[in-house]
Amino acid sequence: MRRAHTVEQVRAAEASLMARLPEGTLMQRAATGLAVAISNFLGRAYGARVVLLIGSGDNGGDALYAGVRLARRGAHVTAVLLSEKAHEAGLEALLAVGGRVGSPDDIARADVVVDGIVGIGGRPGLRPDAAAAVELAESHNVPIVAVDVPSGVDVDTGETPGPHVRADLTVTFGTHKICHLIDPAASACGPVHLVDIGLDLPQASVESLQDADVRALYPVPHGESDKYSRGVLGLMAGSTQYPGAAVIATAGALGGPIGMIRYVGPDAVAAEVRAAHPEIVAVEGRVQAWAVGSGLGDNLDVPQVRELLEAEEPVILDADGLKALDDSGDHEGVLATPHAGELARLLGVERSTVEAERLKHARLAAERFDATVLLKGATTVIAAPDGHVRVNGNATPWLATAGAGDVLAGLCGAFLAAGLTALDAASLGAYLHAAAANLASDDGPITALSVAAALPEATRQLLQP
Ligand SMILES: NC(=O)C1=CN([C@@H]2O[C@H](COP(=O)(O)OP(=O)(O)OC[C@H]3O[C@@H](n4cnc5c(N)ncnc54)[C@H](O)[C@@H]3O)[C@@H](O)[C@H]2O)[C@@H](O)CC1
Ligand SMILES: [K+]
Repeated sequence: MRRAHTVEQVRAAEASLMARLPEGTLMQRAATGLAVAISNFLGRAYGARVVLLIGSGDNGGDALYAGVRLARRGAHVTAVLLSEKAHEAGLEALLAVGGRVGSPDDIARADVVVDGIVGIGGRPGLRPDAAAAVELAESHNVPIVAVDVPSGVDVDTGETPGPHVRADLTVTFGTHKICHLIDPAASACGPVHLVDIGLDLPQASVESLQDADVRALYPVPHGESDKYSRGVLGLMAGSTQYPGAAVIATAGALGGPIGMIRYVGPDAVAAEVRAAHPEIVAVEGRVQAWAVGSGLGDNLDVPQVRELLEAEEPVILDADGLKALDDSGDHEGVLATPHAGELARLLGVERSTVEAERLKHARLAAERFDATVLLKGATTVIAAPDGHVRVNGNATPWLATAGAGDVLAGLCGAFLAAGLTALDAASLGAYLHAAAANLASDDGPITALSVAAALPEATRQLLQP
């Protein structure tokens, strides 16, 4: 599991560790890891022109001490001071090994710019001279390595209300921060490299599944499994307006871990579903979970859906099904999967507000509707009513295609029917959906059905690495 902690949690862990170590130890650990990451990024240190953008705090200190190490290995290191004060000892040490203080003019000729403007002590946004220095690097295509976080982003929320650094690599210390996992800030980090500095951390505020977590959570069938014990999903989807959505959601569910799907809907649509997927049963019977909403259109029967929400079996609500969600009941087993526009409608805010503050609104909705909420997007944010958050950011942008949400709904429904909690079903669903999309796409266009078709192979690759 990749874990991200809040600034407050990091500060507390740092304070307790620092109390037990000689002064400056943590900064030296951070600087050593940073210097190694920068020389790996450049492929060398000797002869490289390194420009450090230095703010007033310890983030600048990390950059200065990394500069010391790079200068000792033959790099030409220049510090550009963006504040009246800089980490004094760090700057002295840099000058002592032949580094120099320069001006923004040095940026254009640099091989790399190191962003030590602000770290976890920074407020969002950049001051004008810092913003100008960053723009200079961007306009000359000089790559930027961010120290801890890309300066200017909101570290605890992933929001980017003002100018900020867009890094080619972010080197962070101790643990991931929330901005590394949540968009729009996550997209400004580039790959994130974690340097262990020995922090002892509490439970994470935001997590992100890795391959090993998927393997541990996946309900793999065993010798005694039969099609019923593996889970039966009821699918209430599609309409004469949108019959395709039912076909696609079914394809998504069939790529999941369950044994059987019962389709409920208009006869004409059921016939299309069966024509595409002869495995599907269109007779009513017991199910372990419901997937409701994909392409329901005018067929949405709100009282009927609310009855399902009241019942014991977990329900995933997608697309039109979301219109049946109300904030009056206990929806512990309910998983809602809106995109930003749908979540905006549910909460009565603008879509752009949800997009700018994704974590906040996913959490808000989980609390208000007492349900697990999966907010779709380039990074998917999944918030449970108890405050747990999981994030998935491994999807190709090619996945933004019609019907992809129907595949996800079917797949998450299958995990619910297999007995996973709403949070696990959503995070596993999002992870495998993205993995299948990456496999099907291979950096080219994909259709929703090709994503569903790639689910078995993506699952196989993950389960048998
Ligand atoms: N505390 C520790 O034990 C460690 C901290 N480390 C580094 O220290 C960083 C935190 O250092 P600090 O607490 O000194 O804080 P920062 O270096 O993040 O920020 C320093 C100061 O910048 C000013 N500032 C805030 N927002 C600004 C903005 N938008 N533009 C310009 N100036 C702004 C404020 O006066 C703030 O106190 C971490 O991100 C990490 O890089 C590492 O050395 C590892 C150990
Ligand atoms: K930084």
